[in-house]
Amino acid sequence: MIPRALTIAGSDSGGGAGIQADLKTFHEHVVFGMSAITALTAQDTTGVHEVHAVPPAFVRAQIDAVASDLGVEAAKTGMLGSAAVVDAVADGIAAHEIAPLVVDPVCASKHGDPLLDDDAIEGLRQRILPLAEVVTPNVGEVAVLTGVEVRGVGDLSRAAEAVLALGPRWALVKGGHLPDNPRAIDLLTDGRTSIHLEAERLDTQDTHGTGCTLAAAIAARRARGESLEDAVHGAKAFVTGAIRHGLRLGKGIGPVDHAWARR
Ligand SMILES: Nc1ncnc2c1ncn2[C@@H]1O[C@H](COP(=O)(O)OP(=O)(O)OP(=O)(O)O)[C@@H](O)[C@H]1O
Ligand SMILES: Cc1ncc(CO)c(N)n1
Repeated sequence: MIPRALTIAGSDSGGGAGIQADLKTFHEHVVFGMSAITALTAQDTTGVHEVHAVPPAFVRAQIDAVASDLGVEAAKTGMLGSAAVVDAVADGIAAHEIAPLVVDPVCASKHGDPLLDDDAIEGLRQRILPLAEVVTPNVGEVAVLTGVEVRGVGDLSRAAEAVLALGPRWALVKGGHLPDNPRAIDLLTDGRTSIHLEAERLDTQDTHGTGCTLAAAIAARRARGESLEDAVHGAKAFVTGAIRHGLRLGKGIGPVDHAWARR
């Protein structure tokens, strides 16, 4: 039977991030993709123009439908938006024992437009992170979740430890935004094993949706039965290739090419 993965995230009308990036990434991994949409954004490469909330009970109804009928072998969360949606998602994941779960703790877009209410951060910390097999914060999200400021690669392990203290099995802290480093370095750790993932830092502004793509690729590979470490290595290679083959679309921060490997 084809592996099946679920994304619980927001819709990006621009197609580069959110649900759209996740489903494209699942498809590229030959995984059957399903979705529970948490919010609708009117968004493009220049920013998030409007957000339309989805009722929390309807978010839960989407999770209930796919989990009880089609079955979920791995899932990821992205934009959750509000405290009430955080609760609905946590309840749905727990009720269906959905695992393994990849949590991308989305707080804002690459332009800095908010995608999570301030009063939802505590719920993300207390209810979602403990359910995660791996949580994938960038340095801004680490600061929001833990208060740890990452200024250089040397701070990544302290940041990852602070993330692990919130309950996920693994932390993958993304150093892609760190200035003054010629490499895009991320740190994966479960507190015992620490793995630095390195790739060339590509000189492009077109990185819209890279975090979504990385987390979705991890979930797809877990659905296919890869170990967490193999899934993270493979996902890093997938997102690096997608950034390298950026599509140069739109006037702002453009999308990556999810189909790069077969173009
Ligand atoms: N310019 C770049 N060149 C190579 N790799 C990059 C670059 N920018 C980011 N990455 C890598 O892309 C992956 C996603 O990280 P990033 O920090 O962009 O996520 P993010 O900020 O959560 O993205 P978004 O919220 O826009 O989806 C990481 O593995 C990171 O190292
Ligand atoms: C819907 C959505 N989810 C996540 C991100 C983060 O890239 C975004 N820009 N939009």
